[in-house]
Amino acid sequence: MKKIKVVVAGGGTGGHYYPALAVLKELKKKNDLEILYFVTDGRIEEKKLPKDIPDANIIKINMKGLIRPIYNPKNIQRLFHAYKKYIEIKDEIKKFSPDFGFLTGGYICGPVGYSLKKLNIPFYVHEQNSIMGITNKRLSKWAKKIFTSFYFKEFIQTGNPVRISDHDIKRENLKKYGIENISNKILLVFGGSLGSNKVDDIMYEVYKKSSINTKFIHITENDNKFKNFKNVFCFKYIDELYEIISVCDGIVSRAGATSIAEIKFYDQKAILIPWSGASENHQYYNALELQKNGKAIIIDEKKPNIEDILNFINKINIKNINYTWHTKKDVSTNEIINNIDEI
Ligand SMILES: CC(=O)N[C@H]1[C@@H](OP(=O)(O)OP(=O)(O)OC[C@H]2O[C@@H](n3ccc(=O)[nH]c3=O)[C@H](O)[C@@H]2O)O[C@H](CO)[C@@H](O)[C@@H]1O
Repeated sequence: MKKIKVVVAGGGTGGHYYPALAVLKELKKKNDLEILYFVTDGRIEEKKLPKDIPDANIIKINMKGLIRPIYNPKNIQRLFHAYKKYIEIKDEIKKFSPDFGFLTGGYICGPVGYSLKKLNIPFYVHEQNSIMGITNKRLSKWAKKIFTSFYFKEFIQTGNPVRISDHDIKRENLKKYGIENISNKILLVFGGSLGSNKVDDIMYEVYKKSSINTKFIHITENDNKFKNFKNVFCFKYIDELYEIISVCDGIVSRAGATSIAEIKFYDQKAILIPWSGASENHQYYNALELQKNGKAIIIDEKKPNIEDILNFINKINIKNINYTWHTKKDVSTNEIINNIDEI
């Protein structure tokens, strides 16, 4: 096995962290991989990485992103702090001496990417969204290659890496989440990796009118709100969400790029509720392609049409109780790996 040393950053939210995880897990299969991962203190990658890749070297960085709009005076302090972190990060990377860097977005990638550039270490960036984020825009000037999920004229469109199960998944698996009758229609509802009060509010109205025979697995911190609905099964967070995405009948979600990639990969139908606060409205543009293919409808979170949601749910077909998702390789993950020159 080839010895490879990689510096990684990507996180703050699941949408940035999970693509990095998918690539690292695949890389580990065929290489003797040594990882140095810079995680943001208190964010998803700090919590999940020790379990997801127990032998990764982890360095916790305490920093915050810039406040939007960008001209907020507090940002001067934040930039100064980011500069101090950059010095610390650069020292650590120099000691580690990696072959390359792999960055998947989130503000922590700023100082990590800048350090890699200063040390003349090649690095690669993956952009998940249809509109490039501010940190990645900056890094794109220095990166060896930029990989994207959506089409950009100047970059390599690899698609968005998704986490896959190493085994087939049976619909029966849904019983694990409290659903006894898997011949019912079963939908998964979630609001990205951070949850969404707005999605919760909209779905509350849907649940009031939906059939008791339609079951919902709903990821939320507001589980109390739904306690009177016997057909709604609440969970705070489910690590292996793809175990549900792959075998349920449909999805209701925000339009984060990684969620959309999973919806596509697992060939699902979806009701997408883009977060209107996303920079340059990127969630709406992420959602457009799926809508064009007839696989999704887009719901405006500011004027949600509950009837449209109910109609879409009504039209969704129920999978056979013996349905099995046959696991397959993720093309996007492999495209990225094939495009990294140092491997
Ligand atoms: C608020 C915010 O900053 N949103 C951004 C963030 O979203 P966010 O982190 O919500 O990202 P996505 O919707 O793209 O992905 C969510 C990920 O979390 C996973 N998941 C979710 C819930 C759960 O219980 N278990 C679980 O594993 C999903 O399977 C998916 O892999 O990154 C995305 C990708 O750059 C962007 O498009 C979003 O605009």
